[in-house]
Amino acid sequence: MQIIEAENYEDMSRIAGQIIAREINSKPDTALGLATGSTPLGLYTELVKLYEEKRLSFQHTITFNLDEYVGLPASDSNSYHYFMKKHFFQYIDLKEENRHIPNGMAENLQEECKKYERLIEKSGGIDLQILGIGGNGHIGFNEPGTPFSAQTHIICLDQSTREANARFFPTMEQVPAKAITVGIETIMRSKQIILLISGKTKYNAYKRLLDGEITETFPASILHKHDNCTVIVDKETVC
Ligand SMILES: O=P(O)(O)OC[C@H]1O[C@](O)(CO)[C@@H](O)[C@@H]1O
Repeated sequence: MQIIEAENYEDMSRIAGQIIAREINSKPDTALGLATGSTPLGLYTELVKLYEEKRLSFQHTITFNLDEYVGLPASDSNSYHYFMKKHFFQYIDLKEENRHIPNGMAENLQEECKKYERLIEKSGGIDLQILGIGGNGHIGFNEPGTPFSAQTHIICLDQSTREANARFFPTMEQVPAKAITVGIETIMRSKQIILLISGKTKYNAYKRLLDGEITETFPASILHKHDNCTVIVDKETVC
């Protein structure tokens, strides 16, 4: 696991943007794994900037988002479908048919998980996966206790995750209890992984990651076993 200490949030986002641009410029049909949450927002701004400066095109790129809440339609402003369009997709030339996000409204959620997993496989797997980290060590929405062998599945969100994400919802009760998430095994099959860590609230998670113990009670710890994983952490987290 390689660790890059960025000066600040902007620097973290810029470094990640450069790695992604390099990857897409050398392999235009890159399968990119995308994350939501506050952490990657700066990265999306950076990628849009590179696109507008004509230094990057997503014309042949295919994307797979990590997760989506169960029960929220794409039109809901708290869905990850809505998030991706608002913060990234509307500004770039990524074809609509190449954008993939699990459907949290699917009638048969188990079938939706299998279908999503098959889609990733059919594309040849994720080339470059972007990850954020939850305060409890979750990656995607793989909460502590999720088997490392899990593929795309339905997860009951931890109370701490629901509380952390409550800032986006009018009331705590409206924070969904379940989500579809790409599994840890699927994430680990990605050829390259970039984990972004930003802010004081992630200090404990970062410290535990550095401890190095690999345990299902701290999902991000599995990343120590990946042979091409870069952690980009900002100074605010470290200090
Ligand atoms: O970046 P945030 O908002 O702290 O969220 C942490 C993680 O939790 C999630 O929102 C759950 O998927 C991730 O997208 C994110 O990486």
